Amino acid sequence: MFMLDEILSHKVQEVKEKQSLVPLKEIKEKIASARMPRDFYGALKKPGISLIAEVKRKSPSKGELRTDFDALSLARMYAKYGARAISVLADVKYFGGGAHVVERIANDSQVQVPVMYKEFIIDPYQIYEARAVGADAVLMIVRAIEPDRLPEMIETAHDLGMQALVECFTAEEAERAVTAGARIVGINNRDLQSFEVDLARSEDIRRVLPEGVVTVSESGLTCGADARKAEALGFDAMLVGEAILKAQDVPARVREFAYSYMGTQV
Ligand SMILES: O=P(O)(O)OC[C@@H](O)[C@@H](O)c1c[nH]c2ccccc12
Repeated sequence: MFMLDEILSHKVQEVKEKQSLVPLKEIKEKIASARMPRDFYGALKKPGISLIAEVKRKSPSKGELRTDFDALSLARMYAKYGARAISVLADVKYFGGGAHVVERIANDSQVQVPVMYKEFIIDPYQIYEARAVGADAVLMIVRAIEPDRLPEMIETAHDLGMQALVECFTAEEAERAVTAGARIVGINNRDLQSFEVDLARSEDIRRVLPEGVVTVSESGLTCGADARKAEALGFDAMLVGEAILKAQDVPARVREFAYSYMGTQV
């Protein structure tokens, strides 16, 4: 938990600074000219498990993920080889991303799939920021958000025409997410304390979710076999970063995940 705590206390400062530099009113003006949101929910709901491929330069646990990192060319490859959505890290300090990186990818003519703004969201201000740069969805980590603010945060995303991928670590959090109005729930397979990955644990959590909620298996999936396992467990989608980012042959690795649906082309 230590890392998440550190990131969150940094975010409190960061959001305060941003709010004093760029008032919400200005962000809202920018939203008026942002491109129309794309259907993230629909993209994940398609038959077979959907791949959300992640653009992430580094992570606190793994450091830099590839020497020739180029966010835009990776996103283009993801879209071209079958990812149904793209997750882009907006966090600068810990993951080497940025709102401008999301903006470039979300507005690139070669990337026609929905784009998720991956940030540690603690305040509605960040949700407006996401839409202003053209994002179609935002990540919300249940644990990072004050419990009584979660419904309002999810509603803010929906009101802006975006979807929220609401991330949980326990069954209790998953239930809380659904009660708060989540339509898409992500279960993080990586234990935040031990960094261990356990797909079976995520299946236990998935079981508490009602029909109609889109479920996403997040983190630690290494290959097509893991994708099929997640699919067999009933997940609608999976979120994959490292396994793709570390691959020498990115298109082949993307295909391996994206084409896992009974071996057919997506
Ligand atoms: O790189 P991986 O193990 O395939 O995981 C991707 C994604 O699930 C992970 O980056 C992630 C899941 N939830 C997060 C919250 C913040 C930052 C990162 C994450």
